[in-house]
Formats: sequence, structure tokens, C-alpha cells
Amino acid sequence: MAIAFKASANSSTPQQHWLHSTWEQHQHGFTHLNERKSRKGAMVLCVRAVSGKPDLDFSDPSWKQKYQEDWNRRFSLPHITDIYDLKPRLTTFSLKKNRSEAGNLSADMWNGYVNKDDRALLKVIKYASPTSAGAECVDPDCSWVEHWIHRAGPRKEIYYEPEEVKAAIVTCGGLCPGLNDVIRQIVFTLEIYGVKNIVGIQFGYRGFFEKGLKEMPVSMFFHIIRCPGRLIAVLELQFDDNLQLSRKVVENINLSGGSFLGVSRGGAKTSEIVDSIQARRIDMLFVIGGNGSHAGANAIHEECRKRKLKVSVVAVPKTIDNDILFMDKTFGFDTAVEEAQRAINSAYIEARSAYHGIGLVKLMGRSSGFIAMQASLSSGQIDVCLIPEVSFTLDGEHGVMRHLEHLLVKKGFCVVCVAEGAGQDLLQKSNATDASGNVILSDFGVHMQQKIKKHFKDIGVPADVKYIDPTYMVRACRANASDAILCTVLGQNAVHGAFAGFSGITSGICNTHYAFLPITEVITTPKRVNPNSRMWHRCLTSTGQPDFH
Ligand SMILES: Nc1ncnc2c1ncn2[C@@H]1O[C@H](COP(=O)(O)OP(=O)(O)O)[C@@H](O)[C@H]1O
Ligand SMILES: O=P(O)(O)OC[C@H]1O[C@](O)(COP(=O)(O)O)[C@@H](O)[C@@H]1O
Ligand SMILES: [Mg+2]
Repeated sequence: MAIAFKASANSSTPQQHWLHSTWEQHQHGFTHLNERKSRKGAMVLCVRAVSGKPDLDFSDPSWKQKYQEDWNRRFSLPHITDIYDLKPRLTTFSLKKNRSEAGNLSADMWNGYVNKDDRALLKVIKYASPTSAGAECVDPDCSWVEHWIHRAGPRKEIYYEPEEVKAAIVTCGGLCPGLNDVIRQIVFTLEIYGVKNIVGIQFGYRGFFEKGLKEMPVSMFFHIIRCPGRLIAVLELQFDDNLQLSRKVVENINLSGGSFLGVSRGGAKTSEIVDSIQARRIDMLFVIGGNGSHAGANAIHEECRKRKLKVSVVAVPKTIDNDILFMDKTFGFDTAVEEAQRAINSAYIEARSAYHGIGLVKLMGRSSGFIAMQASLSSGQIDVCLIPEVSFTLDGEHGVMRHLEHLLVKKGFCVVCVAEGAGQDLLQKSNATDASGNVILSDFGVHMQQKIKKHFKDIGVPADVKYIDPTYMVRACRANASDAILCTVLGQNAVHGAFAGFSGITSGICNTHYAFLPITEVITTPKRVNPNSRMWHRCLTSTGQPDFH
């Protein structure tokens, strides 16, 4: 496909405008309803939250139009034609196989492609008041404002010649159930377009430049070994530079957890990565990762633009923490919640069977308590759930300890679930970070265990504390059915996005619809549990716990 550069490249990061972040403030409960009440009254502070940006003037009759224009601009998808004069060609992705008719349309008219102007609404509730549970308002009157996002899926026209494409896949950050399902679907879909040159990058971004880590076309064997009472399939990988990723190679990788390509933290050297992309002549890069990986993917996308490389960088959000903005959920989260049930159930059984038993479970979630909240809700066995988004006190009349005393009197036992990032304000801070720059948290689970033991000893009440920290067990496993389906759609859509010519985008499920979003918009801050949301209130209803203040 012939390429001509445009005279002036568009600015590719439409962001940081006057309205930026108001939506996030609301979506993530930065103004806790109780805090608002106790300080100035709910109405006043909610308004303060949305009008935090000085340029947001609601007395301007055209504020809504300006807001929506700004929104549409922010959520427009960066495209390779922003820097190239490039004509599309008809897609090679055919939906018409063996199809004679679809609904009322003749076979000729029906094509099943997503129109480039198709949009989905991100939010569908009209809140009557800023005090409504979970209200996400733009202005003090909670006016109805449409937030449109782009629909994902195959387009009729594409911007790459499939036979000339070299596509690369990389998985970064921590493990997450479903990584292999996404890799597999990306490979399948690329092949259906007609791509023959597909490679895997080993062990995250460092696979681009670290010596000894080559592109990863591999051979794969399953060995069956027999343990007492059961058969275990062990995946053995053999590295061979001459093989390509193909349907045959990845066909069964979804049967095991982890990442077929390997993952790692750190090693985000954008310039070296793009050197490597250039040297390897990669046209499409699929980055499967969380917030950090997305920031890296966007930096790669920007650098490719700067160097005027025709490369589509498309991300797929992965994280068991479910902490990516705008997404209904990220793949792996459901599975992690399901796995967490085992730990909670064991803690319940231990506590229930002991005299004054107290079960304590710590679950992953460094900045967001979604896993702890959902696992508490789904298990129905939790009496107290503590998450990073909601502050609490341990001591005193309204503290957690007093409530545990009360539970022992009332029920004879209790079970507590804490998120990894909870109660950090009660612990000594460490300045340590991991290789990716994520802060290493103090261990609240261990602190809580010691605290409970000491408290009951001090007051002379026997308490049998059983602490369970399942750590990696909630994520080092195969995706469940619901996550496997999500992975399938997201992986396929990522390929559709790349062929449609987008770059610097991610593929997600938002308000039940599959969508493409600019990466810049999803990485502004981690998504967090909104303490004013119905879901958190449901969790409180279920546990029966009071406010610990
Ligand atoms: N702000 C950033 N810009 C560029 N790359 C980043 C950034 N933050 C993290 N990365 C890189 O992304 C990769 C994954 O990040 P990490 O935070 O470990 O996991 P996750 O993607 O799951 O959040 C790492 O290689 C890391 O170096
Ligand atoms: O020990 P590791 O591998 O760094 O992983 C721990 C972290 O992984 C997480 O699951 C999040 O990982 P990601 O950010 O990679 O999705 C956190 O909940 C937890 O703090
Ligand atoms: Mg992260």
C-alpha cells in the first residue's frame, strides 16, 4: 500500500482540556456522600466537585454543547490517517461465508460491519439529584448529558494489506486469567484477515530489547503426568526462531493459566522499544496489560507517530483488580472473584468451627477494592469488608475491633475480608516501588491479624484468629467461562481496531457494549470503588457492618 505523509501531523493527544477529569471525579467517588454531608451539605460539595475546573461555567447557556464537543474530541480515536494520506481498501475479513440472508436484508446488503460513525452511550441513567445514590453529574442540576463512545468491531474498509503485515503481541504487568485466551483470539483473527507473519514478544516490554529474548514463535507440547488420583497436563514450550504464531500453535493455550508469552514488570524504554519495532518491521502491536502497560502502549504509539512509522498500537485491558476507567469490567476479574471464594469459604469454615473464631482473608487490589467487595458480596460469608476507598478506624467506640467483639457475642464467630490496599493510612509508609514504579504497600493483612490477636488478648476475651492470604492463587489460574468470552471478544476487536487504522486505542466493554477508547482517556487515574455507589451500599447491606468512624 503506497504511503504519503501529511504535511502537518495532527496533535495526537486530545486531552487535558478545561473539562478534563470531572467525569472521573464522579465516577470514582472522589466526593464521598458522607464526607459531603458532614462538611458542607451534599448539594454544595457535589457541585464543587464538578466545578473544580475554573473554566466550567454553568451560567453559560451553551455549556452543555461545549462539554459535549469537548467530550467527543477527547474520545475521538487516533488514526493512522492523522499522519498519512492513505486510502483504505475493502476488508478481507469476510462475514458472508455460507450466509444467504440476514433478517430483512438481502445477502448483498447485509455485511455485518460496524459503521465508523456507530456510537454507544457510556451512561444511561438520568440522575434527578446529585444526592441520588451513585450520582455522576456534570452540573449542579444533574442535567442529562450524552457521553458517546465508539463502537468496536470489524469495519468494511481497512488500512493495511494483510499479506504485508507483521503483527506482534506482548503481555505485560502481573498475570491475569485469560491472557492466553486473548493471545489466541488475536492470532485467530489476524489469520482470518490474511496475516501470515505473527510473532510473540517474550516477557513483556523487555522482550523488545533485552539480549537473549527473541521474538517468540514456538513449538508447544502437552505432557500428561499422573499424580495420585488425577491427570495433570503440563505445557512445554520449545523456542524456535523460525516458526510463526499461528492457529495451530496457539490452539490450546487457553487450557492453561498464565501467559504463553511470559510477562514482566519494568523495562519500559520507549525509545528502545520503538527502535526494535522499526528494526523488526512490525506494523501492528497488540499490548495486553493494565494501567502501566497502557501508558507504555500510548508512549510507543506517540513515538511511532513522531518517527512517522505506520504502526497501529492497540491495547487490551487486563487486570484482576478491575481498575481501568470506563470499563464495566476487565478480563480476569470475574475469575479472581470466583477463586477468592475458596479462601473466604475456608476462612468461614475455620472461624465457624472454632471457639470465638475470627477468619481473616486478604485479597489483591492495590488501589481498588473491587475484588474484596465483589467476593464479599458473592460469598455471603463476610461480616466486615475493608477496602482502600473507604477509610475506617480500628480502635475506639466505632472502630472495627469493637464491632468484632460484638459479632463474637452475637454470632460466636466472624469473617473479615480486607483488600490489599486497605488501611494504608494506618500503617508506616514504605517508599519502595516495584520494577514498574508501583508503590509496594505495607501489609495490612498481617497488621490486621496481629491487631486482632493483641486486642482480644488485651481485653481478656479468647479469640482464635485464622488468617488466609491466597495471594497469587486468585490470578494464577485459567479464565472462567465468563472471562473467556470477554477475552474472545476483546482480542478479536483489538485486531479489527488495528486493521481499521486506529492506533493508541484500547478495546473494552463499556455499558454492556464493546467499544474502542483512546488510551489517553483510560489511564488518567485507576478506577476505584465509589463509596456512594449502589454496589458498595449493597455490600454494606449484605455484611451488616456499620461505618467505622
Ligand atoms: N507511565 C508509564 N509509561 C510507560 N510505561 C509504563 C508506565 N507505567 C508502567 N509502564 C510499563 O508497563 C509495564 C507494565 O506495568 P505494570 O504497572 O507492572 O503493570 P500493569 O500494566 O498491569 O499496570 C511495565 O513494563 C512498565 O515498565
Ligand atoms: O507481586 P506482583 O506480581 O507484582 O503482583 C501484585 C499485584 O498484582 C495485582 O494483581 C495487580 O497487577 P496488575 O497491575 O499487573 O494488574 C495487584 O492486585 C497486586 O498488588
Ligand atoms: Mg497496574
